[in-house]
Amino acid sequence: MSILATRNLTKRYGKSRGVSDINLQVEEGEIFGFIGPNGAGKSTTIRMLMQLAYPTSGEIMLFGSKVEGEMPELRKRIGYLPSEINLYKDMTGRQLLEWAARAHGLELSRTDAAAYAELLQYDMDKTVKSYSLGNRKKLGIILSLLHRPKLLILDEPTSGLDPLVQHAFFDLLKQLNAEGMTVFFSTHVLNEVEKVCDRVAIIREGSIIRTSRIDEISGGSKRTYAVQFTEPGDRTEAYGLWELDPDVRYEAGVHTFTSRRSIHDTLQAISRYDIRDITIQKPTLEELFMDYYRKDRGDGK
Ligand SMILES: Nc1ncnc2c1ncn2[C@@H]1O[C@H](COP(=O)(O)OP(=O)(O)OP(=O)(O)O)[C@@H](O)[C@H]1O
Repeated sequence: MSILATRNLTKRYGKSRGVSDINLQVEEGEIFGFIGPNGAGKSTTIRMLMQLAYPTSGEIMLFGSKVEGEMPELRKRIGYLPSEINLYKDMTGRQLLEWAARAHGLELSRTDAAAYAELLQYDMDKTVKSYSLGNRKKLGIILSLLHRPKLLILDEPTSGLDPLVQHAFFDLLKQLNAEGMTVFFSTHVLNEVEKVCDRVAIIREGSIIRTSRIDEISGGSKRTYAVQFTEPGDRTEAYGLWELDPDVRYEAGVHTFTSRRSIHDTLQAISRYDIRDITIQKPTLEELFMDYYRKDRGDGK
């Protein structure tokens, strides 16, 4: 069953864009990444999912029910981290967590808050006004998890977190997911998405340009070759390497180029010349996403 789905979800802000015809389908048990550059429309979409903004048109389904008007009983089953969190500045994190736990009918000491705080290296006894962005994020993450929601919706959860904490956070997401939580999160940081997401939707300028399983996003035969020829010096011209890649570079004895031909054909083209050393690299997920953005603008390679 789709735990979260949208049909042609559209939001216009006066004459400006917002988002258009967003179609999402997140299945129960998935970790789903919502990826796009600044201003692409991630927060707008998420705010509509959370009933914090009204769609101009289109539909939202949560837990199989169509969202119409205020539906607090649906929201209770969701954990939500907004992209910007405003918290009472004179309270400590613990006081806020106690208050939020009570709102869910829980005792803070009976939740996993302390374990989450330890994992995220978060000191809940400091007052909120002393917090860095990272600490606000950590508190926001723990607040979103207190009631063990079935569905977790996180808007840019990793901004402000240092790499070690990001790592711990993604481990926590994987653990919660293994225990049955479905996770939908937005980001413009791509490297961790590869490790944690089952599927991603890529949004750009208000529209989804691709939805795909992570392992199906591949550059086909695109590879980057770093070749050291036995003959010294820049051999770009002599060996006609620009035929493989007009942007071929020569630096410190190494020719670097990207070819979309098959590995066999590429090697055949250069193996006429004596090769001292070669490395062949698959494109990173980040490079592939950059390709998608460029392709959409019509200047993809
Ligand atoms: N309240 C608003 N009034 C007018 N335009 C808005 C409003 N909120 C967002 N927009 C516009 O809608 C578009 C999508 O913005 P949104 O904040 O959803 O993007 P985002 O993908 O979350 O970006 P970021 O990564 O920077 O947070 C942008 O063009 C933005 O300027």
